[in-house]
Amino acid sequence: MRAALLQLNVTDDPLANLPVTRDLVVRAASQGATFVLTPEVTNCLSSSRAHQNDVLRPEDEDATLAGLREAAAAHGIWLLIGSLALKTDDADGRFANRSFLIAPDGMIAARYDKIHMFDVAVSETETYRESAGYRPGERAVLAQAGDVALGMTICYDVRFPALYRTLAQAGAEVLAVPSAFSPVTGVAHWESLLRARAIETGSYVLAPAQTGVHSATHGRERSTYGHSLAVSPWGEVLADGGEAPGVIMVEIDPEQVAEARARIPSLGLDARYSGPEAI
Ligand SMILES: O=C(O)CNC(=O)[C@H](CS)NC(=O)CCC(=O)C(=O)O
Repeated sequence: MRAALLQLNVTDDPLANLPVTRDLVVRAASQGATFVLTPEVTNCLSSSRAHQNDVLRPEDEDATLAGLREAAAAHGIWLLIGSLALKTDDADGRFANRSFLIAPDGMIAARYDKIHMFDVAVSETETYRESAGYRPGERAVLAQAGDVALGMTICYDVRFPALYRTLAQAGAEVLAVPSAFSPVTGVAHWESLLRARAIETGSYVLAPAQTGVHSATHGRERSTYGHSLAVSPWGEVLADGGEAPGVIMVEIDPEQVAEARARIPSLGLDARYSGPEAI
């Protein structure tokens, strides 16, 4: 299976972002990709809750979801929409950060709501409180994308290795980590975290990312790290998207998963200890 990772520089205007993203999906399909993956918040990157309230829609009215489902059907591809920011009917008005797997007929095959919220002080001047705007999911999701078993995760989830171990032990061969990583933590941690998840699970890790300075009509401008990454089950970087928006391609071979797990059988062994015993 040939997979394509889209690297995007979305704005806070969903209707302006959609045609740009759709063009890249079409480009990837025309280059032979049968599985295309987009980053976190493919529809809209915004730091203004008021603006999000104006432009975000519930799932059944979201133009990005509708437009990309059409594109998947038109080209007969599997499409992972890394995530969409969506309105929910929650009383507290929080959004969902939801990933969608779209089948080649355009139907929604799976949904995953981001579990771990990015509530972090990256530095003294840069803090995030994702849980103020988004409500966390509570379910890990394993989906079938054609011949490939896919573990669905998002961005900050990558720092919680137990989730990836659970997905791989349940059968995942490819782990998706669509992201909008901060530049500060990106340069320090991004590649190491993704390679570690691949190595310790013997899985492909596919991490399409947002990149660059995201122009915003409301609120503060945000920047993201880029470097969309595809990692083999042995931990090798197969492709790196650099800093520009675009498409990177990678070949997925389930045999490589079996081979990595045969060489290092750590995934099949669970803790043989109790404790820790506090001395
Ligand atoms: O805010 C939105 O609309 C969309 N969500 C994001 O961009 C999220 C939360 S701010 N970003 C991350 O999780 C980055 C994680 C990261 O950078 C790290 O783990 O170091």
